Amino acid sequence: MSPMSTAQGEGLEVRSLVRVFGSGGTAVRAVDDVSFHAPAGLLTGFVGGNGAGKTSTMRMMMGVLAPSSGETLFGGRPVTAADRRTFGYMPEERGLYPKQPVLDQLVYLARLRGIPAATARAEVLDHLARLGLADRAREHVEKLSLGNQQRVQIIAAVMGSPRALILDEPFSGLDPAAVDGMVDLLREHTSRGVPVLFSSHQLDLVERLCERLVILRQGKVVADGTPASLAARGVVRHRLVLSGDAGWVRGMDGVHAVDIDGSVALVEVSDDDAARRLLGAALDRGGVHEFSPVRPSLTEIYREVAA
Ligand SMILES: Nc1ncnc2c1ncn2[C@@H]1O[C@H](COP(=O)(O)OP(=O)(O)OP(=O)(O)O)[C@@H](O)[C@H]1O
Repeated sequence: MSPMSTAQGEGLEVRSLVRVFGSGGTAVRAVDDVSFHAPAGLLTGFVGGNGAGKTSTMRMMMGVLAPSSGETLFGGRPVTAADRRTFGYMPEERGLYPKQPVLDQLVYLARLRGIPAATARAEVLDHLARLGLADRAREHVEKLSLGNQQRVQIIAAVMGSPRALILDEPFSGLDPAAVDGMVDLLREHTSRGVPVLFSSHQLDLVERLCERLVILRQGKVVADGTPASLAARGVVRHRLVLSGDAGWVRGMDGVHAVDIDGSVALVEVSDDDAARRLLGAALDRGGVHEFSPVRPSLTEIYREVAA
């Protein structure tokens, strides 16, 4: 069954969100009419270059930054302070106390969320064990490596069955094993219907993990959809593998040779007709080992839309 059909939760949505910093001639529209969904039960990646407006958008969704206009909805209704208290949030500025033991700090944060002391302690210990930090529970946060501090931070966000997760760069600085552990944890939350929105600069990771992604550029959404639907928007290229040299492909009408390496050509064709003529010419010249469309990678699409 797809995550959509098992999800019982409620989705997040932002509508026409705007945030202007400063005023007059120096005003910056950091978030400029941003609208998108982070559906219940799905991982949504929030991608964009430095200064694109991701952090500001997430802060407005969490109510820690006031919007100039626009709104955030949860389950189709304007989000309330009470809703937000049930959300897990990993802010850009992190915010752990460096000189407090890990266990005490996480239990304290869980108690602030209304989780009873005994339950909080058991849940924290369970999460610490799962993320390989069981033996670090009594250490001060500042004694941990940055990657381990990041793990503690994610535990702080996911404790107490949050109804939505908004995570600013949760994977930055993590090694691949830590990323996998974190992803497993997030998947447990999506599978009980929670919308998870996370920002990232790591496109390979976003492509691998996300059911949806939203690409922001200079405060505006420039692409929004499933990785496959975004890939379909990109220019489709064809890979042609011949038995002999592929240099002649350069002279074909309606064919742009992106790269030719010996018998392998990567081409863009203007239309189906040009593709048929190319394949016909290739067959006339001898063996064709491969002629297949090449889906652009998310990195290529990202370069196209966010450049
Ligand atoms: N408090 C603030 N006062 C003035 N300008 C701000 C403030 N916060 C953010 N900005 C500006 O708003 C724009 C968007 O910043 P934001 O941090 O939201 O982007 P981001 O996509 O999260 O970037 P990064 O990936 O670098 O963290 C930037 O130009 C930034 O300088």
